[in-house]
Amino acid sequence: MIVCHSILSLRETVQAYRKSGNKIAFVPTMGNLHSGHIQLVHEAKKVADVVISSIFVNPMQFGPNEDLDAYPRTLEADKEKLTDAGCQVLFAPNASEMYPNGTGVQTQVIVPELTDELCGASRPGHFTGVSTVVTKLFNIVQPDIALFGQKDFQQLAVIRKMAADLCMPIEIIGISTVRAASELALSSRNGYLTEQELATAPTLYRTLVQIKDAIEAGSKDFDTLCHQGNSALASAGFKPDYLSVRRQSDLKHATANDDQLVILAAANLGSARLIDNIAFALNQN
Ligand SMILES: Nc1ncnc2c1ncn2[C@@H]1O[C@H](COP(=O)(O)OP(=O)(O)OP(=O)(O)O)[C@@H](O)[C@H]1O
Ligand SMILES: CC(C)(CO)[C@@H](O)C(=O)[O-]
Ligand code: BAL
Repeated sequence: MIVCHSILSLRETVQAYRKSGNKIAFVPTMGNLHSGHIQLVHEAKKVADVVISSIFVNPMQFGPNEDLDAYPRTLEADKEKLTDAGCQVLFAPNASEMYPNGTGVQTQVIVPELTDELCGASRPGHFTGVSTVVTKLFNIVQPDIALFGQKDFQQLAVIRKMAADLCMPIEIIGISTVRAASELALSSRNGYLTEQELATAPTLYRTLVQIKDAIEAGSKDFDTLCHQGNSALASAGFKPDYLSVRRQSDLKHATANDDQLVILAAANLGSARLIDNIAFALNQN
């Protein structure tokens, strides 16, 4: 695997692949790779000739009291995993390569509407940091295809809207969430959990499944279901942030007439902020 730390060397590497007519797929990450990330690389290999991944812990998407400094950085182990998965190129810039003048004066990409609620409400500026860095990464790599996980459902929606609104010639593909045997969604931040918290963490997904089951059984009182879900999470030891039934298309609050639904949740457990979701179609017959 070719490892590039500078934008210039990445551009030269991509140009050589392009000259040979290769289709390029891109998998952006923040590193500390697990099987969820590797699944994105496997899926990328199915749809392109060359897979480029990036590892960059983007300071612009972290709030002042968030875990930027604590975020796990495991570059050597990550390189091995990417090589084993058949990734051909890794772009691993440092912050001054990506933001030579600092993040304060960086031109921003702001995606309206989708970013005000859910994670956007509790992490102000987060999605502007994400859409700005993803735009920069897209301009640097210039892939044909980019793959993102559905675990970060709102992020995927933001990136789809950004790519469409800004006419980016890149196909965005969403990949199903990879889970542990306990059904806990794999996430780098699971590494912050103690053994006891790890045993509690699957309750987040189980709560989503219970709400989905109730909706499929005919309940339309989404507010009460979410209220009960939050109480169950709090009893299990979580500090719930949000739990909400939304429309898949625009993440607006779902009504009784909607049938393409997604239930999204975020909750703190110990020092980890966990997110998860479950998307499903209601049979309205
Ligand atoms: N369990 C998973 N299954 C599928 N894709 C995933 C999973 N976890 C993360 N991804 C995807 O991998 C890409 C990189 O995500 P990131 O590096 O932030 O990993 P993460 O484990 O989600 O970290 P964090 O704990 O910070 O949320 C994103 O597109 C994300 O949606
Ligand atoms: C898309 C991303 C790599 C942008 O920093 C990050 O938000 C992530 O890992 O999901
Ligand atoms: N996987 C989303 C990146 C973040 O939480 O900052």
